[in-house]
Amino acid sequence: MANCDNNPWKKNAWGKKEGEVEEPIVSFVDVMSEEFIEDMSLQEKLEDERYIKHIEQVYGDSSTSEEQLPINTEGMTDEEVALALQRQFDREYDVALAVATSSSVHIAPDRYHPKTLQETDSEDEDDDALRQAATNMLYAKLDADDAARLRPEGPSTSRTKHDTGVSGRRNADKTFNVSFYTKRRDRTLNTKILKLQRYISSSSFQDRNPLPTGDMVNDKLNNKVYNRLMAFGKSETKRQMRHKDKEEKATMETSVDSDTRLLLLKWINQGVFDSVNGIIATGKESAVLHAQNSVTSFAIKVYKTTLSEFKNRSEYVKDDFRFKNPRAVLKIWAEREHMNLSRMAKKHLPCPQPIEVRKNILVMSFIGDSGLAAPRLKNVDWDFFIDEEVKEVYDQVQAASELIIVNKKLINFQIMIRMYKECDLVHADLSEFNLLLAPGNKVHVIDVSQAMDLSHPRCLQFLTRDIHNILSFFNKIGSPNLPTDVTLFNMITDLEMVENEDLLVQVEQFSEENRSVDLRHDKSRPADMELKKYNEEKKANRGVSPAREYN
Ligand SMILES: Nc1ncnc2c1ncn2[C@@H]1O[C@H](COP(=O)(O)OP(=O)(O)OP(=O)(O)O)[C@@H](O)[C@H]1O
Repeated sequence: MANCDNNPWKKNAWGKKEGEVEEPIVSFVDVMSEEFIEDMSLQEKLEDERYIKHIEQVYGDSSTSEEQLPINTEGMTDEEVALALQRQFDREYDVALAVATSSSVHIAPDRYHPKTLQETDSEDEDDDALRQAATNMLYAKLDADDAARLRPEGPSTSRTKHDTGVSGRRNADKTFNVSFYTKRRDRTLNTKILKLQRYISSSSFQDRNPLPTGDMVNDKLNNKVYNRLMAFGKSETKRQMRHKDKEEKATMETSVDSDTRLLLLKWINQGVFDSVNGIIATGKESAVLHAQNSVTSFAIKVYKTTLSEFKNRSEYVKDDFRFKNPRAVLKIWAEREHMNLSRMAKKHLPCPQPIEVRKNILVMSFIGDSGLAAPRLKNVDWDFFIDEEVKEVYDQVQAASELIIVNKKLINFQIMIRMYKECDLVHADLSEFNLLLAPGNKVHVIDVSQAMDLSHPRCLQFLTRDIHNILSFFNKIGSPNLPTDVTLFNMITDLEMVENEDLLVQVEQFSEENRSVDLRHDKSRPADMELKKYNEEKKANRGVSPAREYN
């Protein structure tokens, strides 16, 4: 320690300054008096000035900056040095306080605050490298070398993956700079995320999503925004896939889906037909294609696989336990039409011959000539027909006008009557749209998918509607001597409805009073019977190409 004999602040072993005179005892009244306080303040001030003078003598001018202050510790105890520094601090604090109170700006001189090593958000040269390294380490499981790159050179700066700056940039990287990210992730990460990235980088996503605007280097995305973006990306991917799936699966107006094409190819390979030539017609529920082999032609009915077209069909199937699941219904319509055609073909009714059915596709014989489909009664130009011809056409639909020989059996072509009496079926959608006029003016009935068994509780109501459709059409085209609806109804059903009374009212009443009456001869459950017949037919045809049977 330096010589400090002249130092007036030197203390003795009892903690008192040498030569210091003990303070006189002061009464409480004196302590509380104003003169005493003023006196004390004066003394403190004098003492301070004395101290400052002493310091200036020993250390020079106190206004010297901290860096330039000659720390001459000679002659001072540690405590004195500390005290000197304390006073220096107090003075500067007073100055700071004076400035702070005179202005609205608060000054916090940073030399009094410990410097933190935490990174601010300011961009520096190392930012890109740091961002890339952080991303690499977090998502590509960096090796030790990469980890070293995480820290820029300089003072020990530590960052974690939770650092907002790092994670923000990482998020932006993942969202915008996909190519880099994908490359890194290829090695390790799960396919789900990869799919998402591929989707994001795909043009389809970019078309719909305003975000992938290129490599937005140095931008940040906070976690909340990033997570929402990713969730959106995922749901968008799913939506896209669903949409694509639907488009792929749905049978469109003018085309067939891939499943149908595959099945058609299979049938060509099996020799059912040689080629599929194109679309004959597109209906509300189906597209009908033309196919042929060297001997004959076929009509291929491809049911649409979208539900919307089938919504109006619920009235036909709501009482049938087989059709509870609407999706299943789509497949069943083709099978149902095949069953009904089988029933009718067995009785030699004039209808397409059923040939093959699979999923939503039905193959049947083609009604027409030289690849030209027979026109629907609706589309025939009846002006070219004389009355007898029109009458003859009508009779085919309803009455016994013509007998022809099929397989050495006498067959008469009364579609409505024989459908009911011999096949136990009511067409339920009979009209000029579902009757084709084949060469030789032979009427054929088509579109029997909704035709119902006589056990259906509302079959008589549907029959009444069919009768009205047919009579009003032939009435319109001038067919002579048409029966009344009641007459035709009684002819078909052998029931005895009263003439000159509303047929539908009578039918409703009859149905109400005879709920338990089964109009069919076979009293077994209709669905069971259909299935039984269908299975018998399949069994009979097993091993034989159905096409051969009908050729
Ligand atoms: N076996 C066939 N031979 C020739 N043409 C046919 C045959 N089957 C159907 N067509 C033609 O295809 C069209 C549509 O057939 P169909 O009526 O069975 O389908 P749909 O979808 O039920 O039509 P819609 O309910 O709109 O009348 C018919 O109007 C007919 O022109």
